[in-house]
Amino acid sequence: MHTKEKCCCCSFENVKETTDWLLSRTRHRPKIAVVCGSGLGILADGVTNKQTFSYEDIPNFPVSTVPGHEGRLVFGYVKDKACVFMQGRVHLYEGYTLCKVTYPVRIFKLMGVETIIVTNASGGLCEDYKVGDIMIIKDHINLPGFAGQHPLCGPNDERFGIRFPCMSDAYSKDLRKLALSVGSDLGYSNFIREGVYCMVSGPNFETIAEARMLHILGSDSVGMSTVPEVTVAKHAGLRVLGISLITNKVSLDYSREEKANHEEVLETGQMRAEMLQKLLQTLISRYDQLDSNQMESLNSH
Ligand SMILES: O=P(O)(O)O[C@@H]1C[C@H](O)[C@@H](CO)O1
Ligand SMILES: Nc1nc2[nH]cnc2c(=O)[nH]1
Repeated sequence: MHTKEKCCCCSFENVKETTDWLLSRTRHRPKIAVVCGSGLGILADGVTNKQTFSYEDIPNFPVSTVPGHEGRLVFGYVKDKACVFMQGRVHLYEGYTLCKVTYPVRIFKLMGVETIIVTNASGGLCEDYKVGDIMIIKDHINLPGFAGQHPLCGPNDERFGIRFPCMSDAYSKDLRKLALSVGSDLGYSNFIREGVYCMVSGPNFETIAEARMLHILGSDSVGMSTVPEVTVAKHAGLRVLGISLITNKVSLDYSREEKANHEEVLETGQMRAEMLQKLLQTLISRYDQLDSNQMESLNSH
């Protein structure tokens, strides 16, 4: 928890230093950033004109310690759109502060990124969700935030954003519509959902009583990331899309035999990665629709 002092290594000056370091080493000027969840690093594989930096080599950058998170920043193009992909993220349960977890988001903001697409692996709490479903996140529950584990606790630096940001529209309605429309055009309608993601700190998977409670609270899926990044992105004025891959079903019933494990999470990621990649690539290539009147025709669908 932060008290008076902001965490030592996430000041505006630190973020600026890291941003300048990157900008002086790459000609890429991305407008879209993508955070790849557990086992979803493949999402960055299709980019052209690629330039890659290992997290270890970037000043102040947090380093991933979890299997399925490669720890590389990949700059490149998806069609004609300049993008940057985080192949792997860091989590609260790895021992990082939430300022550090969200540090890359602020770098993206200072680089000129306007939109962030945050992906994750999560456990399905809804009875009718299946392993392999893709859930477009319409809202979230910040459970660690209720207990004061919040990336915006501490002194507010107005250069990043305002003291009391609104979160009721954290996930862009237009981007959600576009994602659902692209999913439908690709023939994915049977396994695309829209739902509420709940963050817990992890690292353990849920007890049955916890899973029941989260479901009663209105969560459709549960995971250990995304919410801090989305919160800091919204604070910084970025447009946000959240995509969650349902990698396992969460047991809500004492008679069920499912036992959540990270191997299954990574396997489901591998199984669906190509389809998710196609969804992202098509969505990014149709991104210009967001700012043109073509949204009207999506709205009427
Ligand atoms: O980084 P994400 O949220 O995709 O990773 C999820 C949560 C844990 O890190 C891990 C559990 O298998 O997958
Ligand atoms: N907390 C949590 N995180 C996950 N990440 C992937 N699956 C799960 C899950 O079932 N629970």
